Amino acid sequence: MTTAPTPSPTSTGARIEIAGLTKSFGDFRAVDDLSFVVEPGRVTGFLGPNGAGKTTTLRMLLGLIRPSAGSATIDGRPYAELDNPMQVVGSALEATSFHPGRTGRDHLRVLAAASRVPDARVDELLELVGIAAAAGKRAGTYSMGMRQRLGLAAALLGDPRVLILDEPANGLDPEGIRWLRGFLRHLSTEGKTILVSSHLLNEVEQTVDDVVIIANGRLVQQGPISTLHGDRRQLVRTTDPDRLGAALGEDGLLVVRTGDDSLEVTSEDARRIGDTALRLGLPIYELRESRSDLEDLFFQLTSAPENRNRNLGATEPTTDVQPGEVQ
Ligand SMILES: Nc1ncnc2c1ncn2[C@@H]1O[C@H](COP(=O)(O)OP(=O)(O)OP(=O)(O)O)[C@@H](O)[C@H]1O
Repeated sequence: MTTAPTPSPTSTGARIEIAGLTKSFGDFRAVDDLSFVVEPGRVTGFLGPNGAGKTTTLRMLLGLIRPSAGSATIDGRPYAELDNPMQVVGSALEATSFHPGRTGRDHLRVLAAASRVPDARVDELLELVGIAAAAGKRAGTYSMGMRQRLGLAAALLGDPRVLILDEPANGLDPEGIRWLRGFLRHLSTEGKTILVSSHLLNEVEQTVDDVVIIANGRLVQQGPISTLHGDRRQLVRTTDPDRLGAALGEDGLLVVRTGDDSLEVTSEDARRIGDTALRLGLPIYELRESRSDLEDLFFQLTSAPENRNRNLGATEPTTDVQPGEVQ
Protein backbone atom coordinates (compact mmCIF):
# COMPACT_ATOMS: atom_id res chain seq x y z
CA MET A 1 0.00 0.00 0.00
CA THR A 2 1.49 3.38 -0.93
CA THR A 3 0.86 6.62 0.87
CA ALA A 4 0.17 10.01 -0.64
CA PRO A 5 3.08 12.39 -1.13
CA THR A 6 3.34 15.22 1.37
CA PRO A 7 2.68 18.61 -0.27
CA SER A 8 5.61 20.97 0.04
CA PRO A 9 6.11 24.67 -0.56
CA THR A 10 8.11 23.95 -3.72
CA SER A 11 5.22 21.98 -5.23
CA THR A 12 3.57 24.83 -7.10
CA GLY A 13 3.91 24.17 -10.79
CA ALA A 14 5.55 26.16 -13.51
CA ARG A 15 4.44 26.86 -17.05
CA ILE A 16 6.03 25.02 -19.96
CA GLU A 17 6.11 27.06 -23.13
CA ILE A 18 7.08 25.70 -26.52
CA ALA A 19 7.33 28.38 -29.21
CA GLY A 20 8.13 27.80 -32.88
CA LEU A 21 10.22 24.80 -31.86
CA THR A 22 11.95 23.08 -34.77
CA LYS A 23 14.51 20.29 -35.00
CA SER A 24 16.05 19.04 -38.22
CA PHE A 25 18.28 16.01 -38.58
CA GLY A 26 19.99 16.62 -41.91
CA ASP A 27 17.13 17.64 -44.18
CA PHE A 28 14.56 15.69 -42.14
CA ARG A 29 12.37 17.85 -39.90
CA ALA A 30 11.49 15.79 -36.84
CA VAL A 31 9.83 18.77 -35.10
CA ASP A 32 8.38 21.51 -37.25
CA ASP A 33 7.46 24.95 -35.90
CA LEU A 34 5.69 23.52 -32.87
CA SER A 35 4.02 25.84 -30.32
CA PHE A 36 1.97 25.00 -27.25
CA VAL A 37 1.69 25.79 -23.55
CA VAL A 38 1.37 23.39 -20.61
CA GLU A 39 -0.31 24.82 -17.52
CA PRO A 40 0.40 24.03 -13.84
CA GLY A 41 -2.06 22.00 -11.79
CA ARG A 42 -3.10 19.91 -14.77
CA VAL A 43 -2.06 16.66 -16.37
CA THR A 44 -1.35 17.22 -20.05
CA GLY A 45 -1.11 14.35 -22.53
CA PHE A 46 1.48 14.85 -25.27
CA LEU A 47 0.18 12.55 -27.95
CA GLY A 48 1.13 11.44 -31.41
CA PRO A 49 1.78 8.27 -33.37
CA ASN A 50 5.22 6.59 -33.35
CA GLY A 51 7.84 8.91 -34.78
CA ALA A 52 5.65 12.03 -34.47
CA GLY A 53 8.43 13.92 -32.67
CA LYS A 54 7.39 13.62 -29.02
CA THR A 55 10.70 12.40 -27.63
CA THR A 56 12.66 14.89 -29.74
CA THR A 57 10.49 17.70 -28.34
CA LEU A 58 10.97 16.48 -24.75
CA ARG A 59 14.73 16.20 -25.29
CA MET A 60 14.85 19.81 -26.45
CA LEU A 61 12.76 20.86 -23.46
CA LEU A 62 15.24 19.11 -21.14
CA GLY A 63 18.29 20.61 -22.84
CA LEU A 64 19.52 17.26 -24.16
CA ILE A 65 19.49 18.36 -27.80
CA ARG A 66 19.62 21.85 -29.23
CA PRO A 67 16.67 23.20 -31.24
CA SER A 68 17.30 24.17 -34.87
CA ALA A 69 14.88 27.06 -34.25
CA GLY A 70 12.39 28.30 -31.66
CA SER A 71 12.43 27.86 -27.91
CA ALA A 72 11.31 25.54 -25.13
CA THR A 73 11.13 27.06 -21.65
CA ILE A 74 10.11 26.03 -18.16
CA ASP A 75 9.03 28.86 -15.88
CA GLY A 76 10.23 31.28 -18.56
CA ARG A 77 13.75 29.88 -18.92
CA PRO A 78 15.45 27.25 -21.05
CA TYR A 79 16.43 24.18 -19.00
CA ALA A 80 20.13 25.07 -19.10
CA GLU A 81 19.41 28.39 -17.36
CA LEU A 82 17.38 26.99 -14.44
CA ASP A 83 18.94 27.68 -11.04
CA ASN A 84 18.02 24.43 -9.31
CA PRO A 85 16.96 22.22 -12.20
CA MET A 86 16.23 19.17 -10.02
CA GLN A 87 13.76 21.13 -7.92
CA VAL A 88 12.14 22.64 -10.95
CA VAL A 89 11.80 19.68 -13.27
CA GLY A 90 11.95 15.92 -12.93
CA SER A 91 11.88 13.66 -15.95
CA ALA A 92 11.79 10.04 -16.97
CA LEU A 93 12.59 9.68 -20.64
CA GLU A 94 13.68 6.07 -20.73
CA ALA A 95 12.92 3.29 -18.31
CA THR A 96 16.30 1.61 -18.86
CA SER A 97 18.77 4.38 -18.08
CA PHE A 98 20.23 2.87 -14.90
CA HIS A 99 23.06 0.56 -13.96
CA PRO A 100 21.59 -2.98 -14.12
CA GLY A 101 23.91 -4.26 -11.37
CA ARG A 102 22.82 -1.64 -8.84
CA THR A 103 19.86 -2.12 -6.55
CA GLY A 104 16.88 0.14 -6.98
CA ARG A 105 17.70 1.81 -3.66
CA ASP A 106 21.36 2.38 -4.61
CA HIS A 107 20.33 3.81 -7.98
CA LEU A 108 18.26 6.43 -6.21
CA ARG A 109 20.94 7.01 -3.54
CA VAL A 110 23.57 7.79 -6.19
CA LEU A 111 21.26 10.31 -7.81
CA ALA A 112 20.25 11.73 -4.44
CA ALA A 113 23.87 12.18 -3.32
CA ALA A 114 24.73 14.01 -6.55
CA SER A 115 21.95 16.48 -5.85
CA ARG A 116 22.31 16.68 -2.06
CA VAL A 117 18.91 15.06 -1.51
CA PRO A 118 18.80 13.25 1.90
CA ASP A 119 18.73 9.43 1.89
CA ALA A 120 15.44 9.48 3.80
CA ARG A 121 13.79 10.84 0.65
CA VAL A 122 14.94 7.72 -1.23
CA ASP A 123 13.06 5.39 1.08
CA GLU A 124 10.04 7.66 1.08
CA LEU A 125 9.95 7.54 -2.72
CA LEU A 126 10.50 3.78 -2.96
CA GLU A 127 7.45 3.43 -0.74
CA LEU A 128 5.50 6.00 -2.69
CA VAL A 129 5.99 4.35 -6.10
CA GLY A 130 5.27 0.91 -4.64
CA ILE A 131 8.63 -0.85 -5.06
CA ALA A 132 9.91 -0.71 -1.47
CA ALA A 133 9.82 -4.51 -1.24
CA ALA A 134 12.15 -4.80 -4.25
CA ALA A 135 14.45 -1.93 -3.25
CA GLY A 136 17.32 -4.30 -2.39
CA LYS A 137 17.13 -6.24 -5.67
CA ARG A 138 19.33 -5.43 -8.65
CA ALA A 139 17.49 -3.07 -10.99
CA GLY A 140 18.56 -5.25 -13.94
CA THR A 141 16.14 -7.91 -12.68
CA TYR A 142 13.19 -5.48 -12.52
CA SER A 143 10.21 -5.92 -14.81
CA MET A 144 9.41 -3.11 -17.25
CA GLY A 145 6.67 -1.86 -14.94
CA MET A 146 9.05 -1.80 -11.94
CA ARG A 147 11.61 0.10 -14.02
CA GLN A 148 8.94 2.66 -14.85
CA ARG A 149 8.23 3.08 -11.15
CA LEU A 150 11.95 3.42 -10.38
CA GLY A 151 12.26 6.03 -13.14
CA LEU A 152 9.32 7.90 -11.65
CA ALA A 153 10.92 7.83 -8.19
CA ALA A 154 14.15 9.21 -9.68
CA ALA A 155 12.20 12.00 -11.39
CA LEU A 156 10.60 12.94 -8.08
CA LEU A 157 13.78 13.02 -5.98
CA GLY A 158 14.06 16.81 -5.93
CA ASP A 159 10.30 17.25 -5.37
CA PRO A 160 10.14 19.11 -8.69
CA ARG A 161 7.42 21.55 -9.71
CA VAL A 162 7.27 20.06 -13.20
CA LEU A 163 7.18 16.37 -14.10
CA ILE A 164 7.92 15.20 -17.65
CA LEU A 165 7.31 11.54 -18.41
CA ASP A 166 7.89 9.82 -21.74
CA GLU A 167 5.45 6.92 -22.26
CA PRO A 168 5.18 6.18 -18.50
CA ALA A 169 2.41 3.62 -18.98
CA ASN A 170 4.63 1.38 -21.16
CA GLY A 171 5.04 -1.97 -19.49
CA LEU A 172 2.54 -1.30 -16.72
CA ASP A 173 -0.23 -3.81 -16.18
CA PRO A 174 -3.84 -2.55 -15.85
CA GLU A 175 -3.46 -2.24 -12.08
CA GLY A 176 -0.23 -0.28 -12.62
CA ILE A 177 -1.92 2.04 -15.11
CA ARG A 178 -4.72 2.69 -12.64
CA TRP A 179 -2.15 3.38 -9.93
CA LEU A 180 -0.22 5.76 -12.21
CA ARG A 181 -3.43 7.61 -13.03
CA GLY A 182 -4.24 8.23 -9.35
CA PHE A 183 -0.64 9.13 -8.61
CA LEU A 184 -0.36 11.74 -11.37
CA ARG A 185 -3.76 13.15 -10.55
CA HIS A 186 -2.72 13.57 -6.94
CA LEU A 187 0.51 15.35 -7.93
CA SER A 188 -1.42 17.68 -10.22
CA THR A 189 -3.84 18.60 -7.44
CA GLU A 190 -0.77 19.70 -5.45
CA GLY A 191 -0.25 22.21 -8.24
CA LYS A 192 2.53 20.45 -10.14
CA THR A 193 2.76 20.69 -13.92
CA ILE A 194 2.62 17.25 -15.48
CA LEU A 195 3.40 16.43 -19.10
CA VAL A 196 2.97 12.81 -20.15
CA SER A 197 3.72 11.52 -23.62
CA SER A 198 1.96 8.57 -25.19
CA HIS A 199 1.26 7.14 -28.62
CA LEU A 200 -2.02 5.70 -27.35
CA LEU A 201 -4.81 8.10 -26.54
CA ASN A 202 -6.92 5.47 -24.78
CA GLU A 203 -4.01 4.72 -22.43
CA VAL A 204 -4.06 8.28 -21.04
CA GLU A 205 -7.66 9.23 -21.81
CA GLN A 206 -8.75 8.97 -18.19
CA THR A 207 -5.56 10.47 -16.81
CA VAL A 208 -5.20 13.75 -18.65
CA ASP A 209 -7.02 17.07 -18.38
CA ASP A 210 -5.53 18.55 -21.55
CA VAL A 211 -4.11 17.13 -24.75
CA VAL A 212 -1.51 18.30 -27.23
CA ILE A 213 -1.66 16.11 -30.33
CA ILE A 214 1.14 16.16 -32.88
CA ALA A 215 1.82 14.34 -36.14
CA ASN A 216 4.96 14.63 -38.28
CA GLY A 217 6.38 17.12 -35.80
CA ARG A 218 3.48 19.53 -36.21
CA LEU A 219 0.61 20.50 -33.92
CA VAL A 220 -2.68 18.86 -34.88
CA GLN A 221 -4.92 19.70 -31.93
CA GLN A 222 -4.64 21.15 -28.46
CA GLY A 223 -7.06 21.82 -25.58
CA PRO A 224 -9.01 20.23 -22.75
CA ILE A 225 -9.74 16.57 -23.45
CA SER A 226 -13.46 17.28 -22.99
CA THR A 227 -13.45 19.38 -26.19
CA LEU A 228 -12.23 16.38 -28.20
CA HIS A 229 -15.53 14.66 -27.52
CA GLY A 230 -17.34 17.42 -29.44
CA ASP A 231 -21.07 18.04 -28.93
CA ARG A 232 -22.81 15.70 -26.50
CA ARG A 233 -25.28 13.33 -28.10
CA GLN A 234 -28.00 11.04 -26.78
CA LEU A 235 -28.85 7.69 -28.24
CA VAL A 236 -32.53 6.80 -27.96
CA ARG A 237 -34.45 3.64 -28.91
CA THR A 238 -38.22 3.67 -29.25
CA THR A 239 -41.04 2.06 -31.28
CA ASP A 240 -41.62 5.02 -33.60
CA PRO A 241 -38.31 6.84 -34.13
CA ASP A 242 -39.76 8.88 -37.05
CA ARG A 243 -42.45 10.44 -34.88
CA LEU A 244 -40.10 11.10 -31.99
CA GLY A 245 -37.44 12.45 -34.36
CA ALA A 246 -39.94 14.82 -36.02
CA ALA A 247 -41.08 16.18 -32.65
CA LEU A 248 -37.50 16.69 -31.43
CA GLY A 249 -36.59 18.30 -34.77
CA GLU A 250 -39.51 20.75 -34.41
CA ASP A 251 -38.10 21.49 -30.99
CA GLY A 252 -34.89 22.67 -32.67
CA LEU A 253 -32.71 19.61 -31.99
CA LEU A 254 -30.45 17.93 -34.54
CA VAL A 255 -31.66 14.36 -35.02
CA VAL A 256 -30.07 11.53 -37.01
CA ARG A 257 -31.76 8.17 -37.58
CA THR A 258 -29.19 5.50 -36.70
CA GLY A 259 -31.19 2.26 -36.98
CA ASP A 260 -34.66 0.68 -37.31
CA ASP A 261 -35.64 1.80 -33.83
CA SER A 262 -32.93 4.27 -32.91
CA LEU A 263 -32.03 7.96 -33.16
CA GLU A 264 -29.06 10.04 -32.20
CA VAL A 265 -29.96 13.47 -30.86
CA THR A 266 -27.44 16.27 -30.42
CA SER A 267 -28.28 17.41 -26.91
CA GLU A 268 -26.92 17.08 -23.41
CA ASP A 269 -30.42 16.96 -22.00
CA ALA A 270 -31.73 13.38 -21.84
CA ARG A 271 -34.81 14.50 -19.87
CA ARG A 272 -35.97 16.66 -22.74
CA ILE A 273 -36.00 13.60 -25.00
CA GLY A 274 -37.74 11.47 -22.37
CA ASP A 275 -40.38 14.15 -21.77
CA THR A 276 -41.06 14.49 -25.51
CA ALA A 277 -41.49 10.71 -25.84
CA LEU A 278 -43.86 10.69 -22.86
CA ARG A 279 -45.93 13.49 -24.40
CA LEU A 280 -46.22 11.42 -27.59
CA GLY A 281 -47.04 8.26 -25.62
CA LEU A 282 -43.99 6.45 -27.01
CA PRO A 283 -42.11 3.86 -24.94
CA ILE A 284 -38.36 4.32 -24.48
CA TYR A 285 -36.25 1.18 -24.56
CA GLU A 286 -32.89 2.88 -24.19
CA LEU A 287 -31.72 6.42 -23.55
CA ARG A 288 -28.03 7.08 -22.95
CA GLU A 289 -25.26 9.44 -23.84
CA SER A 290 -23.35 8.28 -26.90
CA ARG A 291 -19.73 9.35 -26.63
CA SER A 292 -17.43 9.55 -29.61
CA ASP A 293 -14.64 7.00 -29.65
CA LEU A 294 -11.55 9.04 -28.87
CA GLU A 295 -9.19 6.45 -30.26
CA ASP A 296 -11.01 6.67 -33.61
CA LEU A 297 -10.84 10.43 -33.48
CA PHE A 298 -7.12 10.33 -32.69
CA PHE A 299 -6.59 8.03 -35.65
CA GLN A 300 -8.61 10.31 -37.92
CA LEU A 301 -6.69 13.40 -36.79
CA THR A 302 -3.27 11.90 -37.20
CA SER A 303 -3.99 10.08 -40.45
CA ALA A 304 -5.55 13.01 -42.32
CA PRO A 305 -3.62 13.34 -45.62
CA GLU A 306 -1.60 16.32 -44.37
CA ASN A 307 -0.75 14.54 -41.11
CA ARG A 308 -0.20 11.01 -42.40
CA ASN A 309 2.75 9.38 -40.65
CA ARG A 310 5.77 9.79 -42.90
CA ASN A 311 7.95 8.12 -40.30
CA LEU A 312 7.87 4.68 -41.84
CA GLY A 313 10.78 4.74 -44.24
CA ALA A 314 11.96 8.09 -42.88
CA THR A 315 15.53 8.82 -41.84
CA GLU A 316 16.78 6.56 -39.07
CA PRO A 317 18.41 8.12 -36.01
CA THR A 318 22.06 8.85 -36.73
CA THR A 319 23.30 8.97 -33.15
CA ASP A 320 22.18 7.88 -29.74
CA VAL A 321 22.40 10.97 -27.58
CA GLN A 322 23.20 10.50 -23.90
CA PRO A 323 21.87 12.84 -21.20
CA GLY A 324 24.25 15.74 -20.79
CA GLU A 325 25.38 15.63 -24.43
CA VAL A 326 23.90 18.41 -26.49
CA GLN A 327 23.50 17.80 -30.20
N1 LIG B 1 19.28 11.65 -33.85
C1 LIG B 1 18.42 11.51 -34.88
N2 LIG B 1 18.84 11.47 -36.16
C2 LIG B 1 17.96 11.35 -37.20
N3 LIG B 1 16.61 11.22 -37.05
C3 LIG B 1 16.14 11.22 -35.80
C4 LIG B 1 16.99 11.36 -34.63
N4 LIG B 1 16.20 11.33 -33.52
C5 LIG B 1 14.91 11.18 -33.95
N5 LIG B 1 14.88 11.11 -35.31
C6 LIG B 1 13.68 10.94 -36.15
O1 LIG B 1 12.76 11.94 -35.79
C7 LIG B 1 11.42 11.44 -35.86
C8 LIG B 1 10.73 11.67 -34.55
O2 LIG B 1 11.27 10.79 -33.58
P1 LIG B 1 10.81 10.81 -32.05
O3 LIG B 1 11.58 9.75 -31.35
O4 LIG B 1 10.87 12.18 -31.54
O5 LIG B 1 9.27 10.38 -32.19
P2 LIG B 1 8.24 9.93 -31.08
O6 LIG B 1 7.01 10.70 -31.34
O7 LIG B 1 8.87 10.06 -29.74
O8 LIG B 1 8.00 8.41 -31.44
P3 LIG B 1 7.79 7.10 -30.52
O9 LIG B 1 6.37 7.17 -30.00
O10 LIG B 1 7.98 5.99 -31.52
O11 LIG B 1 8.85 7.14 -29.44
C9 LIG B 1 11.55 9.98 -36.27
O12 LIG B 1 11.38 9.88 -37.67
C10 LIG B 1 12.96 9.62 -35.86
O13 LIG B 1 13.46 8.57 -36.68
